[in-house]
Formats: sequence, C-alpha cells, structure tokens
Amino acid sequence: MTQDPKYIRNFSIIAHIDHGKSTLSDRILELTGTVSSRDMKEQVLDSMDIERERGITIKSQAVRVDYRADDGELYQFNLIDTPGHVDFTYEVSRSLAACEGAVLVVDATQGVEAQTVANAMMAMNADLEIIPLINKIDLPAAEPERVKQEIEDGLAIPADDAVLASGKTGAGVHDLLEAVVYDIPAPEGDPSAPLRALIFDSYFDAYRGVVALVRVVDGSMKKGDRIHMMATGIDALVEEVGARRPAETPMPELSVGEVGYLVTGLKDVSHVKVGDTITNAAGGVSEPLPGYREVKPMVFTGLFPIEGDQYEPLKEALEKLSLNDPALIWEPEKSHALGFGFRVGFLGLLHMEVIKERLEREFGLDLLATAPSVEYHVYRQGGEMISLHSPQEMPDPGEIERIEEPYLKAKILIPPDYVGAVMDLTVARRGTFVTMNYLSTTTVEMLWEIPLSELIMDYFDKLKSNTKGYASLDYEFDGYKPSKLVKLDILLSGKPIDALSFIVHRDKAYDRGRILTERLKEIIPRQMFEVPIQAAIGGRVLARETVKAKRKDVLAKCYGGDISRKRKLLEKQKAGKKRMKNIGNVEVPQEAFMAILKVDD
Ligand SMILES: Nc1nc2c(ncn2[C@@H]2O[C@H](COP(=O)(O)OP(=O)(O)OP(=O)(O)O)[C@@H](O)[C@H]2O)c(=O)[nH]1
Repeated sequence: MTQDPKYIRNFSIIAHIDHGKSTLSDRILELTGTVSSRDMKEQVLDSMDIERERGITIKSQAVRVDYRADDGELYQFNLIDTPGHVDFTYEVSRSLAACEGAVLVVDATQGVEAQTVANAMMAMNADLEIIPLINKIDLPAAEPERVKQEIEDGLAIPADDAVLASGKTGAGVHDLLEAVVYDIPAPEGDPSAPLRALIFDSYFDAYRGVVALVRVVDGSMKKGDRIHMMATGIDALVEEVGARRPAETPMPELSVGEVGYLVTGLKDVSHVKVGDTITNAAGGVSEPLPGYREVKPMVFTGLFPIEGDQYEPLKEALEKLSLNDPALIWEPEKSHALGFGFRVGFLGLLHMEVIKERLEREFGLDLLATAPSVEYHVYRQGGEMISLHSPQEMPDPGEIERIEEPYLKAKILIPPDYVGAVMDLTVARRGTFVTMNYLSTTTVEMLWEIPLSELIMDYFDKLKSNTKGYASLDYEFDGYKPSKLVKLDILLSGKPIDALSFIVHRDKAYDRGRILTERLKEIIPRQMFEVPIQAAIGGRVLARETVKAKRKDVLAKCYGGDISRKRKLLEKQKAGKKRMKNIGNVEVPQEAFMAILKVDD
C-alpha cells in the first residue's frame, strides 16, 4: 500500500556540538519502539567506533520510526541526526534539503552557541519549520527561561512553546513527537508525476555496491524500475528500496514524500553523486532539483607510512575511505625526509584526526602526519597561478608576484566579559574585527575575518582557554586575499628538512621560528651526537637551538646483566621508536611535526 504523505513527517535534529542530539535520538527510537530496550545502547545512530568513543556524530544518519500519535493515527517519521561540529556543516545542509522541519536542540545550561546560530540560519534559509527544544532540563544548572529568551532575541524564533526535554530521562520526548506531528508540515508532491528524488547521502557496501539515501519529491520508485541520475548521466536498475529502521529494511516502494535507501548495484560512488536528482530513465523530468555546493577540502597534510612497505596498503586504505567520504581527497607526495606518502585534503582538523585514526585503527597502519596547512594561491611573475597544497612546492621568492591565502568569516559567541580577551587573541592572529552585537544580555556575537592558516594553529584551544571555556566558534569560507607570506625552513644538523617547513606571515616569521626551535629542542630526543636546530628564510637563519649529545648508552646500564633484561630494554626502545622517523641520521618523533601548530600568543 502506498504511504499517504499526509502521515509523513521528515525532520532533522540540529544543534551545537554536545547539546544532546544523539542522546535525544536514542530516546525517540526507544519511545517509538524502533529499537527495543534490550538492544538499546548509547548513541545507536553513531555507528562508527570513533563516533561512540568520542561521543560525536560525524556522519548524518537517517532513520525511520513509526509513531502512533495521540490523535490515534500512525505516522511515519523520517529523522535525520546531524553532526554538530563545524567541520561537518555540509552534512547538515544536505540533510536539511530532505526535510520539511528541524528540531533545534539547545542545551538548557549552555544556551545559544555558535553552531546553534549557524544551524538555525541554515534551517531558515531552507524554509524549514523549526521546533525549538530546550534540552538537559534534568540538570540543576538548567535555565530554560533564560535560554528561551536567548532563542527569541538571538535567533528571532518564537520560543514560548519551546519543548522542554531531557534526552537523559526521556522527559518531554512525547511532547516533542506530538509537536512534530502538529508543527511540521507533511511533504507535498505529485504521486503521479515522473520520479524526482534527491540523493542526500551515499555509502559503499562491499556486497551491494553503492547505497544512496534519497528523498522522493515526486512520483515513486520500486524494484525493477530503470532510473537515470541527472548530473552524472548514468542509468541504473533499482535492485532494492527500503527504509533504515535503523537496519536496512526492504520495502515494496518509496513513494512521494518518503525518505529511504536505494540499491542499484553501481560499484562506483562517483556515479551516485550526493546532491544529484534521480528520475525515470524513460519519460523522466528535465529539470533537476536544486543541488548543493560541492564540498571542498580546507586543510591539507602529508601522511607518510613509518615503514616504507606500507605505502601500497596506505593507498588502498585511502581508496576505501574515499568511497564513503566525498570530502576526502589525496594525491601522491614525495618528501626527501619522509619518503613516499600522500598529501591529503580534509574539511578541518577534526576530520583530519578522525581519518588518521581510522587509517591506523581499521587498517593497522603506522603513520606520520606533517603539520596541516591550507591551500595557497601563488601567482608567478607573468600571471600563472598555482594552487599550493604543500610548503615544499613553494617556488623561489624571485619567481613570485604575489601570494593569496584563504580567509574565513568567523562568528564567536561569548559572555560580554570576554570581549577584550577575544580581541587580543584574534588581533594577534591577524584577524580583522568586523562587527559585534548583543544577542541577549548574556551573549555577545562578534564577527571577524581571519586567515584560515591562523585558525588551524590551535586558535580554538586558545579561544576556549582565554574565555574559561565559554566561547563558541563557527566559520565559513570567505575567499582568497593577498598576504605577505614566506616559507620558513627548519634545518637539522644544517640540512633543511622539507617535511618540517611551513608558510608563515612575514611579520610573524621571527617569533614563530624562535618558538618552534625551542619546542623542537625539547621534543627531539638526544642522539649520539649534537643536533643543531635552525629556523631560516632563504639562507638567513632566524633562530637556533641545540640538542645536546646523549651521555650514556642505555645498554651500559645492563653491563654484565642478564640477556633477557637487555632484550626487554631493546624492545622497549623499539616500541618508543614507533612514531619516530629517521631523518638524515636524526630521530624525529611525530610531535615535532605538530609543534608547528602550537603558538604562544
Ligand atoms: N544531564 C543530561 N545530560 C545529557 C542529556 N542529553 C545529553 N547529555 C549528555 O551530553 C553529552 C553530549 O550528548 P550527545 O547526545 O552526544 O550530544 P550531540 O549533540 O549528539 O553531540 P554531537 O553529535 O557530537 O554534536 C553526553 O555526555 C550526554 O550524556 C540530558 O538530557 N541530560
């Protein structure tokens, strides 16, 4: 039987990070009997190990639940749990396009924060009905009235009727489900028109090929239909359609207004493009649905296997991970210091950490990562522009006409007392103040323009510590602007180490060079010989430190001792070396590469 769209509700759950979306989704699954209490574990929808361990959502998850409302009718809810972290904002925008409504979750103890604003704006721009929900009301520090006021003043969303809830105790969750029925409009579409369905996510299944998550806008699709992907021009046969509840459950068809999955047997994810429109292969529509912006990596790092024989396995692992992650891009890179590896592009630092951790854990690789950098646009004399992903590729200064770097529009939310602290820090990071306004008596919103390269240098940690943890930050790409940038080389024992070089503003070069050489002196272990560390621009040395030579051989301690103890000691040494790489004849640990990111302000 075809589902009557009148009884369908499609909505996303959006929030600032940690405000409790995933916990709330758990309660919804439990209350609607989608997952039995027996099978209930924390954060059912966060399926990756890393998501569970870190308690963060990285991938959006669509799930279908049936809800018998107080009016006695059975409703089909399609709920999409979205990530809160700014790196994964693109996942949120995609999910919203599949919905008529959004539940905006705000922590009753934290109030409105930067991604609350950003996500609420996205939902408004997508014309969604927004249900504000004040969460964690079980906490003694909850201030629902203050938070209501912030939602009204800061976001211009009426909050008198905001749902008060606790994902932890389940309080208010029934109220939320009823609000979804009454406040979120049913989808509208033409059941007898040709098929138009939006692909809002896709993933690769080793047995079935690419699985697409779709929202049917008009028409319907069922097994055996021939479909056409409008952007890629690929035709395919529908092998299966169904709903995730949360396990994939086959259905006879997906009809107008429904959200579900589609299996076509296509093996190449690039053929099933997120944002593309699906129509019938014969007699289909000619006008696609509005798509989305392509995602573009913002941060690049070199990933090198510690053991040379892990190059091929690393390549295969990257290929596998890219199947499910359109934002992950990579190309081979050769470093004199580190050998063969890859230059990998990410959405941000969290995305980078997650991918590196997955490569190591799921694929058993030992990797060394160089400091992340951004994409610079270098204009040669004569006008040619090169996109620089790695400091190593920087042309000689004489060949360069100008360099441009990516800027962000950053939005910072803080209590008024911390305005000065944010000013000091952000100006020191080459930020330009744009404007400031009060969202409420307790929250100020500051807007800045800041180079992305400064932001990835532990800016967020500094911002948090300088504001006692109160600041929240959201940003978006704001284009390229010219900057006076230079390449800073690090030399060990007089030899420049390409993998340690980085690009920095000319005015900051001296300070950063000095800080880095001091840090490296602490990080690089003593060797059998003295190791001078220098920071230099071109041939000009800006700073110098020395790692003194080691005094004693470790084995000397066991002189005359028993052999097993000696072996143990050697093994311990070997394990300690794991995250080190021999560069020239100096052992350089992983922390040395990341030291570039730590800046004193
Ligand atoms: N006391 C209390 N704690 C809660 C409640 N809801 C969530 N938490 C806790 O708040 C933290 C964050 O909850 P999550 O559900 O992971 O938050 P999230 O918004 O899904 O986080 P991201 O997916 O990473 O954006 C966890 O430690 C939860 O246990 C609640 O209603 N009451």
